[in-house]
Amino acid sequence: MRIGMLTSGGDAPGLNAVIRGAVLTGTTVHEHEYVGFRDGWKGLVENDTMTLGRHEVKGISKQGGTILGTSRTNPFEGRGGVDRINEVMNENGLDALIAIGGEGTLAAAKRLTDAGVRIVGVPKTVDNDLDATDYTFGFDTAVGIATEAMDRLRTTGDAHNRCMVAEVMGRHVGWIALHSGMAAGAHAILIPEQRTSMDQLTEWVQSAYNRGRAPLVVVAEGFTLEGDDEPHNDRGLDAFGRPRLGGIGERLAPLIEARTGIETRATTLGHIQRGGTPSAYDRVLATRLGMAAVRAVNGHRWGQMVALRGTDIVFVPFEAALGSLKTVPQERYDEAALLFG
Ligand SMILES: Nc1ncnc2c1ncn2[C@@H]1O[C@H](COP(=O)(O)OP(=O)(O)OP(=O)(O)O)[C@@H](O)[C@H]1O
Ligand SMILES: O=P(O)(O)OC[C@H]1O[C@](O)(CO)[C@@H](O)[C@@H]1O
Ligand SMILES: [Mg+2]
Repeated sequence: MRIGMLTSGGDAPGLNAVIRGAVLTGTTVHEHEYVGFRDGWKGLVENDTMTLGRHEVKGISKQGGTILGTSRTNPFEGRGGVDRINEVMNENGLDALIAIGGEGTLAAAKRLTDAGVRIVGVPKTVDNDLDATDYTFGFDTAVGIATEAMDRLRTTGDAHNRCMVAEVMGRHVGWIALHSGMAAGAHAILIPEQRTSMDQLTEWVQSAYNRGRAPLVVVAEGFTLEGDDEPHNDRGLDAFGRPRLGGIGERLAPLIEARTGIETRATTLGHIQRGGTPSAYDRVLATRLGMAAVRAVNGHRWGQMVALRGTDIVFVPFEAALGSLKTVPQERYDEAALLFG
């Protein structure tokens, strides 16, 4: 079999381990051949390919980013569409495609599969917001990076008796904030799922300060302050027309300072959370997902993606990835909030 592969949407640490896991399994166990498409759906529409053999995937598991490149190109726009994609697949003699991406990528993959293109998917999200899989690669790495950053913020905060605000990723869900905040012993964690008032935040910050601690506030970029209609954004729109989030930490810092009189500083971790070496956990998970994608191709599981359930890798339809977000349950937030302040 000849199989095309692409990575699409925002990158996540572990993408290269997925690619390596699939290519090594496919070429050494099943005599598959692989063709890489550059920059997501763009490469498929423009027939921009790269060789993807054993040599190309050598040692890449530990590399961040994706050797294939990625983009937010819509495969149905411009000169794209089902006919064009079938044409490119035929030109390259491809039997199937492995698409690695988030809900947007998988939504596009579903539309293409419904039109007869043979695709299997691998879910990707550093935010950990896909309900169809317990975890995806990248999340553990992002949490590790954010936790280390907060440990550092706490020592400088302690030195100056300041309140430190750390803003982390999480457009719709607060998993990165919850996990890194719990790991770093934050005095308040603010997530998109929970509207929180300035009164409540002030109380937590003041109470930690009164106990002689330098308060640490963790906020997800998608958090909406009580009284606001939507998450803070003053950075325009991304390529897909969505607000570019970020900046809530900078907004909260002066509000905290004004209400408490405690000198406050904000740090936005931003794309540092997505860059660099994936953790060992993410490398293993990503490798297993890549290997399972090959099993999905061999089983002609078109329109299905691989997913983690407990410790098993299972197959689920694309719809399952598109249905609902995996939000932080109320009880998980309440549990963490017991230790706030
Ligand atoms: N419902 C849809 N139907 C067809 N194409 C879609 C749909 N949703 C998204 N896409 C296309 O897929 C591309 C990738 O989606 P998106 O940018 O949301 O990345 P993603 O895979 O969801 O990853 P991320 O986690 O970074 O959002 C989009 O730029 C868009 O062109
Ligand atoms: O800057 P980019 O690449 O558009 O991605 C930013 C978005 O990607 C994510 O990291 C993952 O979806 C979100 O938390 C964030 O809003
Ligand atoms: Mg998306």
